[in-house]
Amino acid sequence: MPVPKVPSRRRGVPTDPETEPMTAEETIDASDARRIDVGTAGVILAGGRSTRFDGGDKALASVDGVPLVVRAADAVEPLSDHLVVNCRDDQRDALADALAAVSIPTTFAPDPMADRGPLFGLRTALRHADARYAVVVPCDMPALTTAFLAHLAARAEGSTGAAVRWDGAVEPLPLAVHVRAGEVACTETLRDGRHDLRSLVEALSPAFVSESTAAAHGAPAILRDVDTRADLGSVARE
Ligand SMILES: Nc1nc2c(ncn2[C@@H]2O[C@H](COP(=O)(O)OP(=O)(O)OP(=O)(O)O)[C@@H](O)[C@H]2O)c(=O)[nH]1
Repeated sequence: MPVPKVPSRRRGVPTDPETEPMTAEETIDASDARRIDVGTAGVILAGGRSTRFDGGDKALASVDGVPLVVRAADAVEPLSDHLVVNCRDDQRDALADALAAVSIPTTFAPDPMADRGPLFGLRTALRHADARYAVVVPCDMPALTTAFLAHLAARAEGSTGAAVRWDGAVEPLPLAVHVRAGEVACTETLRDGRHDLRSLVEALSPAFVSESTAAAHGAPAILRDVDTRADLGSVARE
C-alpha cells in the first residue's frame, strides 16, 4: 500500500525530504528502506520537562498507585505490536524501571537534542517505529481508554491519520498517524519553523473523530492532561 500523500503547504518550494538538502540531524538512515511497514506501534511522548509539575517527572507520578507512563502504556499496549517511548537520555533508566512489566517489545527513542518540543520528539519516535500506523499518546493523560484509541486507530486506516476535534479546536493528542506520512509531515513542519503538534495535524490533514463519538467515549474527561500537582489530585478524585 502506498504511503498516503501529505498535502504540501508550501507552493513553489520543494518539499520532498528525499530531494531537499537536509541537515545532519534530519538525515534519514538508509536502513529506513528495510523498515517494516505493517502493524501498529504504540508511541508514548514523555520527553517534556514537567516544569508546571512541582518536583520530579510527571510521567513517574502515580494515580491510584499506577505511574502515568504506565497508564499510557496500558492504554496503547492492547492495540500495538511494539511500544516506542520518546524521552530524554536522562529519563531512560527510570522510565524503563516503571515500564518493566510491559509485555510487548519496548524501544526507547531518546531525542538527539533535548527540549526541542513534542513535535521533534514525535519525529524521533516515528523513526523508531517499525509499523504502518502509530497510536501516539502523551505520558500525562491518565484517563485515556483503549476503546477510544482503538476507534482513533480505525479512523486512521487508509488516511494519513486520525485526530480529535473538541469544541471546534484540534486536540493534537492522542493521535493515530501513518508512520511514514507522519515522519514526512513532521520534517516539513519543523522545516517551516513550526514546532507544535497542531501544525503537524494541519499538515497531515487527517480524518477526525466526531465530537459526538468522542463524547460517547467519555470526552472531555478522557482527554484531561496532568500539568500540575493539583491536576493529579483532581484526576485521582474522579
Ligand atoms: N520529546 C519531547 N517531548 C516533549 C517536550 N515537551 C513536551 N513534551 C511531551 O509533550 C507532551 C505534552 O507536554 P506538556 O505538558 O505540554 O509539556 P511538559 O514539558 O511535559 O510540561 P511543562 O514543562 O509543565 O510544560 C508530554 O507527553 C511531554 O512529555 C520536548 O521538548 N521534547
